[in-house]
Amino acid sequence: MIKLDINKELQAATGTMTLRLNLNIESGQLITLYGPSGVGKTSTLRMISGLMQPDSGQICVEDETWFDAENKINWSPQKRKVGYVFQDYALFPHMTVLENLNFAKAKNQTNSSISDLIEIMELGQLQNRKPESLSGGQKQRVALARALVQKPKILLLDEPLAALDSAIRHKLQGFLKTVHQEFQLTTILISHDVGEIVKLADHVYQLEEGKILKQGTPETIFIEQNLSGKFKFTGEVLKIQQEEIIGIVTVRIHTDVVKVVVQHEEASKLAIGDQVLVVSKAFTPLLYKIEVSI
Ligand SMILES: Nc1ncnc2c1ncn2[C@@H]1O[C@H](COP(=O)(O)OP(=O)(O)OP(=O)(O)O)[C@@H](O)[C@H]1O
Repeated sequence: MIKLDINKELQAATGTMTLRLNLNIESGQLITLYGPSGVGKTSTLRMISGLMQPDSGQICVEDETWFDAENKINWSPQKRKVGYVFQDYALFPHMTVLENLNFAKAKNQTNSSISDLIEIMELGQLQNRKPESLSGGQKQRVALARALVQKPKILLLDEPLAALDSAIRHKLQGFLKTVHQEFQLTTILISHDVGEIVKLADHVYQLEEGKILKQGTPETIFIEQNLSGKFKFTGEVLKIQQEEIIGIVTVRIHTDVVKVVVQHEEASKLAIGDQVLVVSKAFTPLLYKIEVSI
C-alpha cells in the first residue's frame, strides 16, 4: 500500500495553487493521474520520487516512511525505490543501450537482471547501438528497461508514450502492461490518452486545480458518461468554419485529423483548442490490421 497525504503550494500561471492529495494506492495497481495541464500531476510524481519536497504531509510505501514533514523524515531520491520514465527518453547519448542499462545498476547488482530485461523488452538486437540511431519507440523501451534495472517498488510514468505515433504507442502500451505485471509493480501513469487509460489503468484520479475532482475505474470515469454512442474519441478543435447551412469543425484525434459537421449554434460555442468528444451512433466502420515493427 502506498499512502500519499501531501500538500504543496505551487506557482501556477494564474497565481498560487495548493496541491492537496490524499491517496491510498493498493500494491500492484496501475493508477492514472488524469487532468488538464498545470493541475499538479508531474509535481505529484516529483514529490513521490523525492525530487520535490511537499510543504507538509506524509509519503509511506508499504512499511517504509519516505517522507514525514512533522518527524523531519525525507529520504533522498537515491534511497527511494522508484523507476521514473519521462516523455523525453533522457538516455545518455554517448553510451550504447547496454551501457545505459549498466550505468543504472546498483554497485552489488549482477548482470543477470540486465539480461532478463534485455530479453523482456526485446532489446537484444539493439544493445550495442547508441540512442541517436534508435526510433522513438525503441528509445522508450530502453528508457523503460533502465527504469526497471534497480527493481523499483514504484514505477512512475510521466506521459511516456505521448511523443509516439498511435501504432507504436499501442504496441508499447502492451510492454507497459507486461512489465507492470511481470515485475509486480505499483505503477502511477500520467496520461491524456483516454484509450490508453481504459486499456491499462485499474483506477483513475481526475485532478483539477491540485485536488481530486473524480476517481474510479476508467469505465466509470470515461465510459459511463451521459453521452451514448458506438464510437467515442476525445480530440482537440483545430479549425471552425461556418458555411452557409452548416458548420464544419476540424478535430485532431491523436495523430489523425477529422472533419465533423455540426449546427451553426454548436460551432459558435466552440473555440480553437477546446477538447471535445466525437461520438457516432450509427455507422459501419471498416477495420484494417496495422503491422508494426519497432
Ligand atoms: N518547484 C515548483 N515550485 C512552485 N511551483 C511549481 C514548481 N514546479 C511546478 N510548479 C507549478 O505547478 C503547476 C503544476 O505543474 P505540474 O507540472 O505539476 O502540472 P501538470 O498537471 O503535470 O501539467 P502538464 O500536464 O502540463 O505537465 C504549474 O503551474 C507549475 O508552474
